[in-house]
Amino acid sequence: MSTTTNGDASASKPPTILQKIYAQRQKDVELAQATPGTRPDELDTYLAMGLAPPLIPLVPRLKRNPASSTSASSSLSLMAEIKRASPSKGDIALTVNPAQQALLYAKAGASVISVLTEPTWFKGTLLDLRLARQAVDVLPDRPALLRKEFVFSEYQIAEARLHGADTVLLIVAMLDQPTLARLYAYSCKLGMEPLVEVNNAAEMHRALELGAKVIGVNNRNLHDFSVDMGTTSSLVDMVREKDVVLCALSGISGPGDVNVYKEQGVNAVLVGEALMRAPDTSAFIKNLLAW
Ligand SMILES: O=P(O)(O)OC[C@@H](O)[C@@H](O)c1c[nH]c2ccccc12
Repeated sequence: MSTTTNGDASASKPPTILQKIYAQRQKDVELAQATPGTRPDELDTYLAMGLAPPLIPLVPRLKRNPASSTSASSSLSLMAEIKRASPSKGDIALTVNPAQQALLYAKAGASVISVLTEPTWFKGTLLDLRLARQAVDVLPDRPALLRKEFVFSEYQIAEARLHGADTVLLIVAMLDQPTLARLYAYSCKLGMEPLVEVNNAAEMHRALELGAKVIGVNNRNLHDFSVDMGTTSSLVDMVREKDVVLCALSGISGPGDVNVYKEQGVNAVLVGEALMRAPDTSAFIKNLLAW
């Protein structure tokens, strides 16, 4: 499996959190692949049998939100995240039920529900993803489901699809360009346009070179956890006039943050912690997006 300039731990420096998670995830995936029942060829067979649940295309769903039908001006869409814990914040909301939370997000108008499936630092599982999907499946215009994960192999993308994801996250900082291109193509082949995550201009170039249609700028640097809300703003000009849905990720806690991005032409915001902690989820969402 390929590592990258950024993802490669050099001998002298201690590994960054991204490198630690990547290393652990490689072991986890190796174990799953060696386990009868979840071997790669078995997942391929399930996919070939058409057993993955039907999916919806990400881009049109992301462009649709409770304000998009009425307002002439551009409106922001919400990607709402299910996140029990995180390496930077520790435990966030251990008792929130993913299926109930997904329903609340969907009914409040989220276009995408992002589910963390990383078990060690984020305390998420593939079952969270599957049950979140099942909870919203009956709704007339359900949100798309995003597998929020540290993806480095086709296997994880196949798993995502079989567990009901409509899209997966690809983190540019974690992957060299050939691997990124290969995983991007595989995800598209399964019908899932990925959310491609960048954190600076060089990574944005790589995402654009790939032809990514949905790009998320993470305001949080995954190597050192520093959060700079201006990160998204600084990259907006690189996608202006382009056929790209631009999303701001991380650190968004109130309508002030959202309004700045709206004025700058950002198309969507991804919110985790603030939503998981909100005492009244739907009231919080209405206030956040001014819906
Ligand atoms: O909880 P926040 O600050 O609203 O952030 C959500 C989301 O952006 C964050 O969870 C995230 C962005 N990119 C990631 C990559 C892996 C894991 C997590 C993430």
